[in-house]
Amino acid sequence: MSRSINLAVVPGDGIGQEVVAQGLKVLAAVLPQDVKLETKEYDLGAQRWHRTGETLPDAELDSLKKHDAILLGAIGDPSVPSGVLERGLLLKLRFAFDHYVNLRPSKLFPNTATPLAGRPDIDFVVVREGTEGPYTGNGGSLRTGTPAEVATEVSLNTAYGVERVVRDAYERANSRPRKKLTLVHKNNVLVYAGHMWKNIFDKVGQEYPEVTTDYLHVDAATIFFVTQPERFDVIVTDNLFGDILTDLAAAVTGGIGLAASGNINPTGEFPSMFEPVHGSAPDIAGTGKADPTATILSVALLLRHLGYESEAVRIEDAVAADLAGRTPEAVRTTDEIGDALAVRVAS
Ligand SMILES: NC(=O)c1ccc[n+]([C@@H]2O[C@H](COP(=O)([O-])OP(=O)(O)OC[C@H]3O[C@@H](n4cnc5c(N)ncnc54)[C@H](O)[C@@H]3O)[C@@H](O)[C@H]2O)c1
Ligand SMILES: CC(C)[C@H](C(=O)O)[C@@H](O)C(=O)O
Ligand SMILES: [Mg+2]
Repeated sequence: MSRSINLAVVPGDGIGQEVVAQGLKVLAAVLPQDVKLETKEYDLGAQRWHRTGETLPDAELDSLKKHDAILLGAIGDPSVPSGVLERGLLLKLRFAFDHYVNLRPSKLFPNTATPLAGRPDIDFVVVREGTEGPYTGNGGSLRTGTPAEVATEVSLNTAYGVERVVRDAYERANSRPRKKLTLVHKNNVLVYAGHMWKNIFDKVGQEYPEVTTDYLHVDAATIFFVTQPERFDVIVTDNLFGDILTDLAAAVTGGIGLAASGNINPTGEFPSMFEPVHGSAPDIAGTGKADPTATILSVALLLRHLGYESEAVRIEDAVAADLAGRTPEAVRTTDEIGDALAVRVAS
């Protein structure tokens, strides 16, 4: 039977362009000969906006919908007002394709530098809600720019939206050896949304008697990310807490250049989208300093999602071997890391 992957590629801005090229290189190298890889690149991001004023026109959204998956680099550029591309392109994609599970695994590979003392054993997954919370654009400002300005940014939480992501997190916890799920929220202050999350978490938990559960307020969770990260297995949390916690998780597991993510539409109605956790890094764009590993690990998540488990594992093993051989003195460029990983997955 012939197999194929019809992939949409959105390199986007800054280092997004540089790291996506390496992700595609490794993807081409890891796929067996009988898998036909078709890619279509979408010109979306800052350059397009400057040229046409468009962020994500409907025609492009319709076209993107037809792919098996999307590989995205990064969106956002200092030349564009903050939020225009992040909301008008990146979040628009996540919302339009109902990416309600924003999956962000964190693992401390052997030999990887961590600022934490004692090299704790870190291997957890954050299941970040992806379509609700303060990200929905439910806000506004009055008397903008005046001393009397009032601004709101309301966090939107629906029982439907919370239950489906919590259930996904229980399923993931149940399939992992430790079977532990931690809810992170702030229900000592956010008593409406926070209690709804906790009630749903407890209710769904009754269906998963083998999963051990735990609850942490988000401020305390940041302590344990640093002092006891080994206590975590699967974490479920809202959109904004998950955004912040996963940059912290990246920082303690070797840096943002290693952190992968998948924006998953579990029903399969829409294509899922895979991207590094990091942004367009304008401070290093064009210098060859960007680590493409996060994007390459995102390609592994993409392959796993499409059913190519052994190829995903080959990429993860190649990354582990590459990281094991890294030394602070032997600095490599974005291209060189991509080349090395492409060679490893092919052999
Ligand atoms: N998913 C996305 O597309 C995404 C994610 C985060 C930020 N952004 C956008 O990116 C722009 C820059 O945001 P920021 O500076 O807050 O975050 P950033 O993640 O782009 O950069 C933060 C720091 O991490 C470093 N860094 C990031 N990726 C790296 C890599 N692969 N290798 C080595 N170092 C790396 C950068 O050099 C910078 O010092 C903004 O417009 C922001 O909105 C987009
Ligand atoms: C750029 C921004 C919209 C985005 C987010 O907050 O989700 C980013 O920080 C991320 O983590 O993917
Ligand atoms: Mg973020």
